[in-house]
Amino acid sequence: MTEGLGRLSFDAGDEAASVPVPGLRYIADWLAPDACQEMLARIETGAWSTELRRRVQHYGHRYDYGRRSVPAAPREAAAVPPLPSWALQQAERLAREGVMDRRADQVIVNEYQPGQGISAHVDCVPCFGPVVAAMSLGSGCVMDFTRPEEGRKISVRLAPGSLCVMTGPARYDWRHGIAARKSDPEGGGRVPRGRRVSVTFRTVLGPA
Ligand SMILES: O=C(O)CCC(=O)C(=O)O
Ligand SMILES: [Fe+2]
Repeated sequence: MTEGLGRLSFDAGDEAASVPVPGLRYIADWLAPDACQEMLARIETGAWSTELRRRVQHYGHRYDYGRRSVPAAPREAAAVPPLPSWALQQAERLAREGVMDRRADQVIVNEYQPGQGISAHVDCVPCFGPVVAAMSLGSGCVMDFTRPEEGRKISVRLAPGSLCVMTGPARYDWRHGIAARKSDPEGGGRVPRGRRVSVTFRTVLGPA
């Protein structure tokens, strides 16, 4: 398994390629290409929500983007399907291989068409546990880790089939986001983006 701490692409002003984001773990070949294809096919059979500009699927618990919370109300909880078998298998593997501290019980699938992104954020601290793991399917992209208070930015290329694990400072102190653009800088040139689907695994904290 190939691991690195963030192989990086840069704009002017970004940090050197060898600078890792503390607490970030990158596993390049978590999923083989055929496993990516199979997971994408299974995701296609799920119901997409269009509440955001990008399409999403929520499993296990709904995350309320407006309130930044995981609603505990049983009626709202019931509106969210449980983890499908493909997600449960991955949640089990993540725990078994020691990537996550326990089996994830909340999964969000995000779809990004070229030009779509996600603004810089820290995943809800009171809602979710200490490890957030994200698989990339379809196209790759560049994720930016930023610490605006220190003027720092580290850009990490996420390849299809890879797993990006945020713990410690990468989870709590750095923001992560994906610029809304149609191509990413790479080695002096640009790499066009295709449709990317990410699957993020979390553990829900508290009474939810
Ligand atoms: O698309 C990704 O890899 C990350 C998505 C994300 O940051 C989130 O859902 O909180
Ligand atoms: Fe996030």
